Amino acid sequence: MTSDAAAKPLSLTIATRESQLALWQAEHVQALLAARGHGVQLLGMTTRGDQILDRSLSKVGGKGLFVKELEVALEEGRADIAVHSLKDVPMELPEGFALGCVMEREDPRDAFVSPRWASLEDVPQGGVIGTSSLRRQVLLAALRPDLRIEPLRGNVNTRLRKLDEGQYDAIVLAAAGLKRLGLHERIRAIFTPEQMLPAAGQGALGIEVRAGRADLIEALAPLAHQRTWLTVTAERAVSRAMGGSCSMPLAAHGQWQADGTLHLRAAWGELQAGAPLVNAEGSAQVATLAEADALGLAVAQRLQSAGARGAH
Ligand SMILES: NCc1[nH]cc(CCC(=O)O)c1CC(=O)O
Repeated sequence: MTSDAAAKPLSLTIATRESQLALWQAEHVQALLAARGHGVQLLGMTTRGDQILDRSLSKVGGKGLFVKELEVALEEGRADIAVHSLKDVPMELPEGFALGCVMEREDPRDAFVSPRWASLEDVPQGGVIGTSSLRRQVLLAALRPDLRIEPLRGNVNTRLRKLDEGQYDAIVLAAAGLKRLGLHERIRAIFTPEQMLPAAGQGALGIEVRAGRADLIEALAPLAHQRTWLTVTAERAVSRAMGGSCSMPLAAHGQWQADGTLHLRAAWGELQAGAPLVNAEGSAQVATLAEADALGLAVAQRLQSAGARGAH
């Protein structure tokens, strides 16, 4: 902790998906590492999640579909690190892999995008909203039970194109992805966490490494953002305790309070019409990853006591 000496310059390769957002994220990490004297190349790859575009991800297994191929590249030594949207990273990494770094969070909230309407309240009765996320479906149904929710898959640009083709009145997607791609002007409204509680890890980037690579973990340390790391650890602990992945209708979102505690909220729902949302929350002084985990577990237990059912 006392040494300011920079990590020894490394020559390393980043494994990345090839969607515009994934490339933006990988290039962002590349630039930050290059500014610290490291030589950094990108290795672009296609994942199962990128190939399966016709079905909802929750129906094809969900877990880790955007991550597995990148891990194979790390395992085979073709790449050294993988940059992920943390939201897409399974709660349990496979044996031998670790999160080397969690970076400062972009906006974690969900965005309302529409060529016609300024906000969800303005959409007329029976309007069509595009999203394939089960979490967004249940939260939207709670806000506006009269609307129709239709599947919408594909990367950010594909989703915007489908909206512009007129298949939907509006779509809901992560503000972070739009902002990173310079598409903020498409955002008509941002949902507050009270309206639509974000997904665990939404807006944060995680960098995965092979667990033994102390050289990489040292090189990545300056990119880490401790508060974000603690927050997303608590959020992800809720999902883990629920047996969850991105394929569960579950939200978990932490916010730091003025008194220095972390306030964690979670919501769970069922897709059945009229089913009520289950909510739970908790606050704690959180200074270590273990304390963040404990807060997440406590909130998950409250969620289950209130009627939420996990996947196991
Ligand atoms: N599931 C796809 C995905 N993974 C991460 C993001 C957005 C960026 C982020 O959360 O960091 C998105 C798109 C979306 O949900 O709209």
